[in-house]
Amino acid sequence: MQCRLYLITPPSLDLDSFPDLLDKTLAAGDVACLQLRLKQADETPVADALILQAAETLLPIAHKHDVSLLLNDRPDLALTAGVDGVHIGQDDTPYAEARQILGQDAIIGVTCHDSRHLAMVAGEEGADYVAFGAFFPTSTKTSSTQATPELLTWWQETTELPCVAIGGITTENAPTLVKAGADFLAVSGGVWGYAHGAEEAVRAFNTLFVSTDES
Ligand SMILES: Cc1ncc(COP(=O)(O)OP(=O)(O)O)c(N)n1
Ligand SMILES: Cc1ncsc1CCOP(=O)(O)O
Ligand SMILES: [Mg+2]
Repeated sequence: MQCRLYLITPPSLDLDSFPDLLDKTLAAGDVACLQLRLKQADETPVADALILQAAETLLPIAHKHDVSLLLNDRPDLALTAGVDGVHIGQDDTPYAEARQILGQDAIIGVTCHDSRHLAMVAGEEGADYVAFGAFFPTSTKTSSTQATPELLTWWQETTELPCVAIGGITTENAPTLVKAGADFLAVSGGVWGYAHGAEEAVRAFNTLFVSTDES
């Protein structure tokens, strides 16, 4: 399976201008899913009402481009907003509770840091994907773990369950993770902060997915 782009929103966004930017960005190339991840500067969550307003605004844009919309952290709000699923970390709602809230059809992904054990547990519980990271330095999130590409290769040799790589991923360092076996690359700053704009970033990631797959 060719690696695909998993887009994460900027931690804060302007709902006047961001919808148009998102529409153009998703139109620029293949994006598997979008995660709505709103955080205060200190990484604490923002108010529920703001999350729901953002989800309501972004959902039709994501679906216009056949992109699944996942909500970060909150399966309860994901249910209310009617999005396609949730991403939960080790300090968020436990997987079993998230699945009970959202049902079997929802997409539920789990943060596994650099841990084979956490990934095996999440897979056995029924997660739809596991996420490893951070792979590279990032200013988007204070990450206490450092994952290595060998973890992706091990996962590919171990199971069919998809794995997502995250953390400081750019078009420059992405090929290493693609070659190692990442099914998805989760990217925030590498797209929204790309020097030539977010649309060009989506094009550049998709070009490298094809070229790396053929190499
Ligand atoms: C795809 C993906 N992987 C990991 C994370 C990090 O989740 P978490 O550890 O819960 O940290 P916060 O994102 O909540 O700060 C993620 N959001 N998405
Ligand atoms: C949410 C998260 N979890 C581990 S690193 C990270 C930040 C991803 O953002 P960026 O792609 O800008 O490093
Ligand atoms: Mg979280």
